[in-house]
Amino acid sequence: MKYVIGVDLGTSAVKILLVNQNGEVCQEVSKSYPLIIEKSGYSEQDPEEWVDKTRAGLAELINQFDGDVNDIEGISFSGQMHGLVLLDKENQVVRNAILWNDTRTTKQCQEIYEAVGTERLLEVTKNPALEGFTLPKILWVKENEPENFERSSVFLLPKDYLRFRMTGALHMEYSDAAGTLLLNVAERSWSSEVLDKFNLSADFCPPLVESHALVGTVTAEYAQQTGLADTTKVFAGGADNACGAIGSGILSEGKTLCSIGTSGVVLSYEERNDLDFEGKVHYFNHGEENAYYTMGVTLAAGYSLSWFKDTFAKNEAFEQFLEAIDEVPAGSNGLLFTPYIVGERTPHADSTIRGSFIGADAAHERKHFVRAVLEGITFSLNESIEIFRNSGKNIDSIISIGGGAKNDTWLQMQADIFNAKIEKLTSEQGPGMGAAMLAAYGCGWYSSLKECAEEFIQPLKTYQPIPENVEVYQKLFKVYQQVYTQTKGMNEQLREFRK
Ligand SMILES: Nc1ncnc2c1ncn2[C@@H]1O[C@H](COP(=O)(O)OP(=O)(O)O)[C@@H](O)[C@H]1O
Ligand SMILES: O=C(CO)[C@@H](O)[C@H](O)COP(=O)(O)O
Repeated sequence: MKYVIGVDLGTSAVKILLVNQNGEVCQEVSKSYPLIIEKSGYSEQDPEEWVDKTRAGLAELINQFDGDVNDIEGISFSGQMHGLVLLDKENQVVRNAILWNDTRTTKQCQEIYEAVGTERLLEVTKNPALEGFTLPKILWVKENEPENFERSSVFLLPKDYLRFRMTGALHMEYSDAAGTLLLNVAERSWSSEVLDKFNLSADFCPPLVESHALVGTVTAEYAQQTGLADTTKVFAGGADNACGAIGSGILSEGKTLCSIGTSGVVLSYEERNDLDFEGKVHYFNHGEENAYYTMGVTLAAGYSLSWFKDTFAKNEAFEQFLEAIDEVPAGSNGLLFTPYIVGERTPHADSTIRGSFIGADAAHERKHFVRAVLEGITFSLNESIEIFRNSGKNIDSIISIGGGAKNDTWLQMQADIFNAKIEKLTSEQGPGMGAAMLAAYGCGWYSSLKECAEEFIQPLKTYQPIPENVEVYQKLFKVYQQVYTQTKGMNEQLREFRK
């Protein structure tokens, strides 16, 4: 039996899957790491921590593997998007990585609009300038840490750095490059027009490859540290949302994905690269050749839940923390939460807005607050579904993945709030499975990712919307939608008090 490994470098943890030729997950290892939050709006991680945890995870996986390591033919990656990793001339990391959920760059986004032009930026990159994307972070370092910028000779994205440490070779692939604001998305090349506007040289950007491209083998040193064979082929991989889509079989028009990790995403496959969504949703290259996807993003989806748990019940496991939510009816007895704890992206690109509980009542208990948090996250994702439905898409069935898909009640809640059938797969680890599929396809096991998906992806359970709950949530969603506009001004006034 042959195997491949998929490594998903998430925001909360690295998750490693060993998958056999039948698409069965044979082993799974996860190692978590923290966010470094120096002040409100900042979010960083130490790239060395990603490297250490991945190496330790792979060593653990290989140690438990009772087959022949030479049968592990390939490895590939899925990674949290947009995070800026700067390397100096010797390929040493210059500073901590600035992550996708860091919103310190509102000023730099404005500068991008002024230099490139709002319309032109949309034409070239297909996306607006959002704080989370990579170019604003590069400009922030240039303006605020000129000595670090001077020392930087190339930038990478998180999983590209991880792969570099495994192979010694620098690359980026299209699905992640699309989230930098430096890629001409339709032409699939670095945009010299955008680079020139900010005096960035072409060699500041690494060479571009396809997601399934073979970019090297595991170095002898890395093989020795992990137990992998040094013949193991390394394939480029993809952005976590592109990989989540591959790992859920979102490989043709009409398919929709909901992913609840640290962020939350509603994603739709696109064959074409010339549609106009007016920047309301992100529009990126897929990990499949010449394909695309659109998506709406909730900045703090799983993060709102883990923030709430860590703040009020740090020592409880998620299962225990969520135990009582079934005792609370749909609508949490009138308690409403907005998950804007680090700002928001879709539909309100706003780094200043913050979360609220509205309607707290003396009769509410902890379980009502927990359920309200889940409902608020899901309402936020429903705003993205609404954008897609308003653009003419028919969404009656959604595949749900990510940490959020571990909980049955939350999956039923998704069916009720989205008013669509929800499908759970045998593994909720969509991005890791997508990375493994890129390795399987790269190894030549299949002639296409679609063919691989037919073998690898199995549905496990379906959740149908419950009409009484749909009715409650449709009413409540209208109230939810008012909270943003009604709290925007107050949050602007509160900003000076945030540390
Ligand atoms: N048992 C669970 N039930 C519901 N949600 C969970 C559970 N375990 C973890 N989560 C949520 O999943 C999130 C992590 O999901 P994951 O897909 O691993 O994220 P990432 O890829 O960003 O690291 C956490 O923030 C948490 O809110
Ligand atoms: O910023 C985005 C997408 O634009 C996020 O979706 C990140 O890619 C992080 O993903 P998770 O860690 O939540 O999977």
